Amino acid sequence: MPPTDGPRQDAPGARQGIRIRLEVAFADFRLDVDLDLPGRGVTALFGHSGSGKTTLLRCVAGLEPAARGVLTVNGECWQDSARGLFVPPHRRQLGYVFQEASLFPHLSVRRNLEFGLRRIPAAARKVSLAQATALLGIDHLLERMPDRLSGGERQRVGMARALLTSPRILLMDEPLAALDARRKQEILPYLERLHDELDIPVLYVSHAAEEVVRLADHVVMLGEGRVMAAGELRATMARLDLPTAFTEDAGVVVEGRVAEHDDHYHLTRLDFPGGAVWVSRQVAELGRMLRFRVHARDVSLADHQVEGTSIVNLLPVVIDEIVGADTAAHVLVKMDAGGTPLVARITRRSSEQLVLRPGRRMWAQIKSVALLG
Ligand SMILES: Nc1ncnc2c1ncn2[C@@H]1O[C@H](COP(=O)(O)OP(=O)(O)OP(=O)(O)O)[C@@H](O)[C@H]1O
Repeated sequence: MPPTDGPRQDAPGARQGIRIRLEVAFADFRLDVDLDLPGRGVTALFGHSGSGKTTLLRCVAGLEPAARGVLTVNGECWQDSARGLFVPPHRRQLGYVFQEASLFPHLSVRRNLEFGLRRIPAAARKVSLAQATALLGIDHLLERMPDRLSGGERQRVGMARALLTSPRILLMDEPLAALDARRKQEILPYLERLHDELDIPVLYVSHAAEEVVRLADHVVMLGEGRVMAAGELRATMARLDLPTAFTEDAGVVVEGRVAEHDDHYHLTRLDFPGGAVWVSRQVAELGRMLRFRVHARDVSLADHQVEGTSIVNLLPVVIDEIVGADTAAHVLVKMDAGGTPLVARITRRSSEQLVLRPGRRMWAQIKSVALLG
């Protein structure tokens, strides 16, 4: 085969998914990862500052020429050092969204977007200008100049521009980090729409647990350039052997189907494998899936089905595992509620008084759940 700097298509029927087996070394830091990620949905890259999240995205984008290894995105090979293949960044069909969108200041929003679109031959375009602007709610901004946009609007334009390159993968590096809390809340629904309506895999770097649990399907936890854990969001967030379990924010993410509205008491029931919870009335049609978080600090345990309590959500569970928590006074208890993992943070004294041990049947009392989105 003649040498080429273009992507190699793997054989028809080649495995879908994102294979990243890459390493790169700097003077004081080494990234060495071996990941097999799903070829669709949002994968969050999570980890403390300096753990290598941005370096990993840069490797995927081809911006670290010293990186060695293999990178395949849904059947297209962008790097295989053993075969001498390295597709340069401009030939990798990807979108990159940074903390702050760098738009051309002398071009209107429309012209900025058209600039992205022009890079792609018409036949290869998967996302139209109309589709991208509608998805990100920026139709009314098309004739504006960039200096007349708010931070949140600029980010939405930056995301639309990335989509218009019809990327095989979208790389997002803390796209909300430069925005205040209110603007973040404004943008999150658009990110959810991208996730729901486009079939483009996303690698999403974030420090913020709240964003990760709301948007991601899959999580990779990085520590000092290595993969500490990778897996489906709900299972990974419920693991007690990862540092995230030992924060104030410890808890699980559950996906529940809207099963019933009780208009008298203004409540909605969400069913999930192994149980159900009542939450305040949601404006969502029956059957819709809603994601919610149950913080470990909001779960308590009883050895019988308590009556005469104001707590509405009581679930039968089986204890899986008990480990130390963030303080010497507390333990984390992982439970199985008929297929759905739950975690409680209770005092060590309560754990001993209740004689908790793996396999024991208990009742979990959930004080509150936090709907995501
Ligand atoms: N070109 C480079 N040369 C030398 N060291 C580098 C280079 N790029 C990154 N590093 C180092 O690699 C480490 C990982 O950096 P990286 O930006 O990937 O971390 P991060 O997890 O994205 O951090 P943050 O959350 O703070 O953005 C850091 O110690 C950084 O100083």
